[in-house]
Amino acid sequence: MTQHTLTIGTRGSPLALAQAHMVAAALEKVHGWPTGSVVIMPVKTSGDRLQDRPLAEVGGKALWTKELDLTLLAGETDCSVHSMKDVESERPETLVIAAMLERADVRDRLIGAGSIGDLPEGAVVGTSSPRRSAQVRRLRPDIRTTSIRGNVDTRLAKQASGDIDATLLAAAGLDRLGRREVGAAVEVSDLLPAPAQGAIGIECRASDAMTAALLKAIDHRDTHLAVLAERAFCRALGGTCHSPVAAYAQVEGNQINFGCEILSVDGRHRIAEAAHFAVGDLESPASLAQAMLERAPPEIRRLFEGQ
Ligand SMILES: NCc1[nH]cc(CCC(=O)O)c1CC(=O)O
Repeated sequence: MTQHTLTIGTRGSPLALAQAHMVAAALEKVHGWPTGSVVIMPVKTSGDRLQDRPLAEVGGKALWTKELDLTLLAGETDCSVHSMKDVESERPETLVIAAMLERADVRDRLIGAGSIGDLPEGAVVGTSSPRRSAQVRRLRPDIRTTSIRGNVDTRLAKQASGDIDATLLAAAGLDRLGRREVGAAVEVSDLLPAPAQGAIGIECRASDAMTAALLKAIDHRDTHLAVLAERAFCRALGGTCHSPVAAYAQVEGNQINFGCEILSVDGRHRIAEAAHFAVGDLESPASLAQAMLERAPPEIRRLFEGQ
């Protein structure tokens, strides 16, 4: 009988399963465990069950994490694998993000045209991301955006069938699903990514030092430090990541180069900043967020109030 070493909880979507397999393979490799030592347990989340309803209507918070958290806290799993982008910036104190894999391509890819500038006049872009919608409308005020949901395949099918002219998806997700040839990458100077885009995180119980130590072995330091800075920015905004917010931190030695922006829904208003912090300094991105909110027009500020 196989001696199972660790059980991973994950959402059941094809992307989530692919990510869980990446984590399992990384753990087995670094610890020299036989293949299959790490068991993957899919857990259905509220976000998956409510797939066909707009996110705003089902009340965004903890949509992707609640059931995974409960399973983990109940001891049915040892850790949960998340797309860090989908993990709320406030987490229960009983859990700890023990590791992150090396970040993949942080860019979005456009499906349906070679570039945003190439989209036909008045084109309809399907996206359920307020960030992507606002950013596209800022660059191309003639474009209309419409909400679409569903997993990556569903979204690609909606674009292919002509329901929408184009859509935007994270390069990281497409690549992990083996769709390397799909879409055209948009540079971060045009579409700054969502906080934590492209990063996979592994969370365990704060009380479980043994699992935390096992996970630590696959932690990618620079990714972890960058994502912590982006999450500190997001947390200080009080934004759920269903707000039009972008942040991208790059670690260079002991410094973080940080770019960020907040936008109005229609993209007409935008506050953007570039800053440098010491790695591990989570107060600077938080105060930057506060300063940006203070000088933001009401069209932006009200998106971050009372959340
Ligand atoms: N909200 C869905 C989601 N969460 C993480 C990814 C992609 C993978 C990543 O950013 O690490 C996606 C799909 C997308 O935005 O296209």
